Amino acid sequence: MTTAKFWLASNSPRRREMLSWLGWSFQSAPANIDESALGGENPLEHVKRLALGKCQVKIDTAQPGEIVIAADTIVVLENAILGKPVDEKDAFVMLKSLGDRTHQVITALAVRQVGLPDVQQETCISNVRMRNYSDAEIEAYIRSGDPMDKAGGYAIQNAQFHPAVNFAGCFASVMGMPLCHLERTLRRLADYQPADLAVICQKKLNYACPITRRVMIGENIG
Ligand SMILES: Cc1cn([C@H]2C[C@H](O)[C@@H](COP(=O)(O)OP(=O)(O)OP(=O)(O)O)O2)c(=O)[nH]c1=O
Repeated sequence: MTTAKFWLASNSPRRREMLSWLGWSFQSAPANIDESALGGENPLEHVKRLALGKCQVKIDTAQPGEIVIAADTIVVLENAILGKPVDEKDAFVMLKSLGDRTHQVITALAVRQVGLPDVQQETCISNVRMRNYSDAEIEAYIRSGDPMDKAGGYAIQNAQFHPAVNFAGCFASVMGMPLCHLERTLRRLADYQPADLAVICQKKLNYACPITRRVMIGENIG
């Protein structure tokens, strides 16, 4: 187990939970930034900029050398960015537009060490095919409250709504924290002791990941 001290620059309960799987010592700090898109920015540029911005938010009590991790997740449908729904009507429109189609989920990661200028970045793009759910199912899912704090208005991990029928990429990335990509990013830091996040991720998700090995050798996948 690594002995480094980590900060998760995030309010996301999913990211907190996923990082807690690793058994590391970490604290969360809010990373409140303006998440609106800039004119002329494509989805990849957008998500990378937001992850970077979250990572650079100052944490008053962080000490030099401590590691700050931030991420941003967006859903992209035909080049349009779907962030979190602003209200239930918006959630309905998003879920309706995603039904019976394939879209991309992009998570950008940003990692820095306090006191050092460099920020390490990674992006992870997955394809998700949604099932052909009915309007009544969308309405029931919205009533559950689950969509409102999720990009695209859904959680792939929601067992009741189970929105996805097909998937290619990194499941953990769609949930907000691609752990193999995190591990390979952390390995670029001088004093990081390698850990086997791939094993932990697969165990926690109960999922035999077909891309782990390729991610860990540095392929631009998932
Ligand atoms: C698509 C999808 C998103 N999500 C979540 C992950 C993220 O928490 C959220 C995307 O919003 P983000 O803006 O990436 O993150 P956040 O606002 O929740 O947290 P913070 O910025 O403080 O780190 O959507 C799922 O949990 N499952 C999914 O299938």
